Order: sequence, then structure tokens, then C-alpha cells
Amino acid sequence: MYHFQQVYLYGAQVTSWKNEHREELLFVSSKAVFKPPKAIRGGIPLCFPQFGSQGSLEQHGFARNRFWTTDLDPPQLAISSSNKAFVDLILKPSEEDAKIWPHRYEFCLRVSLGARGELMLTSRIRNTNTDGKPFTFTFAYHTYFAVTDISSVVNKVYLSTPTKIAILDHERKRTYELRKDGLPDAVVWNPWDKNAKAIPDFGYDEYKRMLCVEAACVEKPITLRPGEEWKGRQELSTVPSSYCSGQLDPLKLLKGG
Ligand SMILES: O=P(O)(O)OC[C@H]1O[C@H](O)[C@H](O)[C@@H](O)[C@@H]1O
Repeated sequence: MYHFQQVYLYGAQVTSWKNEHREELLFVSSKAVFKPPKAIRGGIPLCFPQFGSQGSLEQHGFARNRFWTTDLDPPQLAISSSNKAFVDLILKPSEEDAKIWPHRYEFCLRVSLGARGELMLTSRIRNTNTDGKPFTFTFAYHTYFAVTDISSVVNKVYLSTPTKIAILDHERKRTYELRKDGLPDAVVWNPWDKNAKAIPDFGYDEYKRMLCVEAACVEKPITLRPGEEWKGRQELSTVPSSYCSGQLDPLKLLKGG
């Protein structure tokens, strides 16, 4: 039995995902601030409509800093027998948002937990502009994975990555599997010691126990015309093995189904 402890509606951010041993699989800083208007340092913030600082908006866009509401009329999505526990959330622009990003949209997010404990996030973004104008955005699931001890990781954007990514935690003999659709890029980030000290909501030495692997669409921004919809999906699961143990070959994992 897996435990899905918390879906935080602020920023529609998942802040906890536990396995059958009640071990936390996501990292949240001990100094994280759970108070608007600030993104929570950890979990899975959503970056929209801008990833990073390349653009006129605040870093990673505003979606992670907004209150979302429960979507009472969600778009039709297939519900399999193994995917019955879910919550539908929606974000629409406020008048203030429209001043900094002059577009109308509906961002529908479904967060679901599968029978094997897999955590799935499906984002559907629709252009609802009535002035006939298209809009363009970049996007990422900025997932903070909890790891035992970070070894050698650099801040990099990988373009056109495979749809499956494996993150190996040798010490815990745990491998995270990240599957993604509609998200061709992947950003790997860890602030490391000096930068971590400059982040106020990040605890001393906590950089050693986290790794962000972000399923993203950053190289080629997405453009939607009115009425068009984009879908981006991320699925996280774990397998109790590691490359070191010889039970899992990452190359086979990436090639496999
Ligand atoms: O501090 P934040 O705005 O949450 O951003 C945290 C980090 O996110 C991404 O991974 C970027 O590549 C980093 O440059 C950035 O520092």
C-alpha cells in the first residue's frame, strides 16, 4: 500500500509522496515557506508560462505562486482501474495576471496515484483568448527528488531527451523512474554548496539530499491558437534496485517498455 500524503493546493504543488515504507520520496526543504506569494522549496512546483528567467515574467512564471481551485468540470481523461485516486485542479488568469501576461487560458491539472504507487501529473493548457491571438509558453514539472547523497551533478538542460529517465540512488538501492509525454527536454539542477547558502529557504547542507530533474519544454516554446490545447504528462515511480546492485541496467531501462 502506498501513501499519498498531501496535495497542496497553493501552487497546485505536490509536497509529499511516500512509498509503502512511509519513506518520503520528494524533497522539501526544512526552511520551505508555505505562505503566498512564494513557491514552496521542494515537491513539484509547476513552471508556467515561463521556465527560468528568459522572458519578461518572474523566474519560472507565476503559476507556482497562485491559488488554484478544484476543477468541478474537468476535461475528460481516461480513468483506468489502476488510476482511481485523483484530484482535478484548475488555474485561470486573474485580472492582475492578465496585466503581466495578457492572455486567457485554462490550465487543468490532474494529480493521480496509481495502484503501484506511481504519481502521475497531467497538465492540459487551453488557449481561451477571445481576441483571436495565439500565445506562446514554456513549461516544466520542477520535481525535487529526495536522494541519499548527491555525488556529481551539474546544472544542465538536456534537449530532446528520451521519454524515460532513471535516477539512481545507490545507497538506498532505489531507482526513480520518470516517464514523460509532450515534454521533450529535461533540466537537472542542484544548487551545490555555495549557491545553496544564498537561497534563504534552503537549509544548510540540504543540497546533498536533493536532486531536481525537471521534465520540461524549454527549447522550443509551445504556441497555441485560440481553442487549441496542449497536454504534458509526467509519471513517477520507484523500483527497489540500483545499477550498483546489478539488478537494473539503466540502458535497458531506457530502451524497455
Ligand atoms: O529558486 P527557483 O526560482 O525555484 O529556481 C530554482 C532553479 O530552477 C531551475 O532548475 C534553474 O535551472 C535554476 O537556475 C534555478 O536556480
